[in-house]
Amino acid sequence: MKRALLLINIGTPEKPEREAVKKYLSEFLNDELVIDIPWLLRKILVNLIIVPFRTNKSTDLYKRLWTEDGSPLLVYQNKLVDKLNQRGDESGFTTYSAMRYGSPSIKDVLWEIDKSGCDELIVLPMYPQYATSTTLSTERAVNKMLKGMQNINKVRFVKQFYNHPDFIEAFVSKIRSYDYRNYDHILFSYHGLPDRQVNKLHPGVKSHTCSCHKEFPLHGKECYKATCYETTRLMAAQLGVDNNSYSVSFQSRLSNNWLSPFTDAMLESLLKKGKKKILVVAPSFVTDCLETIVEIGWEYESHFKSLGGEKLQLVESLNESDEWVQAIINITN
Ligand SMILES: C=CC1=C(C)c2cc3[nH]c(cc4nc(cc5[nH]c(cc1n2)c(C)c5CCC(=O)O)C(CCC(=O)O)=C4C)c(C)c3C=C
Ligand SMILES: [Fe+2]
Repeated sequence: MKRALLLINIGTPEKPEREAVKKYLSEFLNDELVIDIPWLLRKILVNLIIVPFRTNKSTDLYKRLWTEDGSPLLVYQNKLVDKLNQRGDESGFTTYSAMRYGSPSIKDVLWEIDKSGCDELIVLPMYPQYATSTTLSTERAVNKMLKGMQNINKVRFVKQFYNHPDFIEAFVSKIRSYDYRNYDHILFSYHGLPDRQVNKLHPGVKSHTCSCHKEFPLHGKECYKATCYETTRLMAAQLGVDNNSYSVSFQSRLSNNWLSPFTDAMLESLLKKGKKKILVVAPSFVTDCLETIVEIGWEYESHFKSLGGEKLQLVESLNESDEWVQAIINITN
């Protein structure tokens, strides 16, 4: 039995240049699970409005984000794969990296895994909290590409790990390294989703009126919002911080009909309450990327300071930390 572990994240442009960013955005946003509206409407909205209007702004952001080695999302994931492969004898699998959009593509990497004679595949979408636009989209893409494979005959998907003790502990250990008691407040900022996508998973229960911010609801197992709040409660309990010392918010919205409270509005409201030193944790991202480094670390930070805030510190993500390597081995075994 030869086993492979495939880590799949969202993807990033090949270069921080207009054409490459346009290609990436176009592939990403034309996914029917990402912009989940009728085909014709999606084609018009994505290709005639969102992509043409967003490409320049995104290109500027990617230019600022880019490092000598490339886009952080890809660089960190490659480092993580190297570390996991150093522990291959212990874990019992060879680890590979693919991206849902762009490269390395799921198709190319699956061919490579199949050619190596691997018969068992474990797929780890790099999203702690399940969402149709990320996890399900990844699962469908893998299943589609698996059709022509010769050797892979057993496939296992890790659906989510929002409450896995080793994931929680790996993040908590990062938070601890920031001397969190010296901040006025901890903000847990998650990637947002259209309300519509959250509501679809539990018809009859609206995300705005649900009580998942207080306790895990019965309908919650696949509810992105409920799992974000549960991840937060578990981390807060490990840190020993009380309910008044932290908040939850959602970032990266494309419209106002996305999960709220929004991170920018939350920061303003915290400032009004006299919270001038904020530690921001982003537990929907296991790898630092545009959304953590630029959006939180630079944009929210400068906005917060321009309003009179003293300090906004982003907690570095799990990236290729040893705790995360161990957590992945435990989550997937
Ligand atoms: C928790 C993970 C993520 C969810 C859920 C998610 C949903 C989602 N995202 C968009 C639109 C964009 N996301 C973009 C970047 C981006 N998104 C995630 C993760 C999740 N997205 C990551 C890790 C990244 C960073 C990639 C990188 O290169 O570093 C972008 C591109 C950047 C930009 O222009 O802002 C878009 C666009 C939608 C529409 C969506 C759910 C419907
Ligand atoms: Fe996103």
